[in-house]
Amino acid sequence: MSVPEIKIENVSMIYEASGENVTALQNINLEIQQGEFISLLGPSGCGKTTLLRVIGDLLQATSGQVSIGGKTPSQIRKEKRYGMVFQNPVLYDWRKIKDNVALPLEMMKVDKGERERRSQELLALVGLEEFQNCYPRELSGGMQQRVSIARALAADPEILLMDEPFSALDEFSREKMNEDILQIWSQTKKTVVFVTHSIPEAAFLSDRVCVLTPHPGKLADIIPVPFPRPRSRELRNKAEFFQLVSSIRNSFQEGLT
Ligand SMILES: Nc1ncnc2c1ncn2[C@@H]1O[C@H](COP(=O)(O)OP(=O)(O)OP(=O)(O)O)[C@@H](O)[C@H]1O
Repeated sequence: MSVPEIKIENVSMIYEASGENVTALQNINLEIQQGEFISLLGPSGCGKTTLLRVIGDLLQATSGQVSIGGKTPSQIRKEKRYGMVFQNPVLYDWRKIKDNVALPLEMMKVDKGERERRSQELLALVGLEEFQNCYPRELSGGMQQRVSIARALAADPEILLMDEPFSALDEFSREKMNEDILQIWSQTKKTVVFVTHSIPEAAFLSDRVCVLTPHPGKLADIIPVPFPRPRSRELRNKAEFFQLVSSIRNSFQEGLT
């Protein structure tokens, strides 16, 4: 059996807001394998972002622990082994696309030639090579999100943490991005933790879907996705896809009762 890359043990997170305690996560246990594509799925407020942030060392859990190949999230972050993509692309308007992508390399003091080479390679990977000299405002929302994916990959991290990266996109762009992210993933072989509240998106992308239910945020179920890879858009029209979507939906209802 392979060794899990990310090990989440008894993680709980309690926020204090206006004098009240909010249990955002309660005793979460989860192991994520190297190279796995895993989704954290659930309705608003079930703790998906909190869990992603705990994994990525942006938040300290109230109790429990996360280890990544035996190291703490803080060590992994210092070693720049996380790439992060958020709901909004957060690009610098005054920097060209290629310079936005190269930013993490600039911070790592990688020399200019190497930065340009890597930035071009990544822009080709996300299908934006010809836009490298454009500014963010000249790109659509979907294209901007591609830039932020390229930037997240710049330092060649092992783990990609994605927080509802496509939820601001229209349905057509979102489906296209779903297909493209699978292709990028198969080429780069990253471990992906992907937050979403879309059941079809989680079913289409993932190896396993982690169903979270709110108040308190609990891991209600972990559902393996049996569809072979590579997956293409035709999968979405298949009876077995509808069946899986419906069984994931039912697991929510069971988790909520
Ligand atoms: N900084 C904070 N202070 C207090 N409570 C918080 C804080 N951040 C999150 N919470 C609460 O913790 C719970 C989980 O929030 P979280 O953002 O992790 O959920 P989510 O599933 O990602 O939601 P969404 O899909 O809306 O982004 C919610 O009840 C939220 O109100």
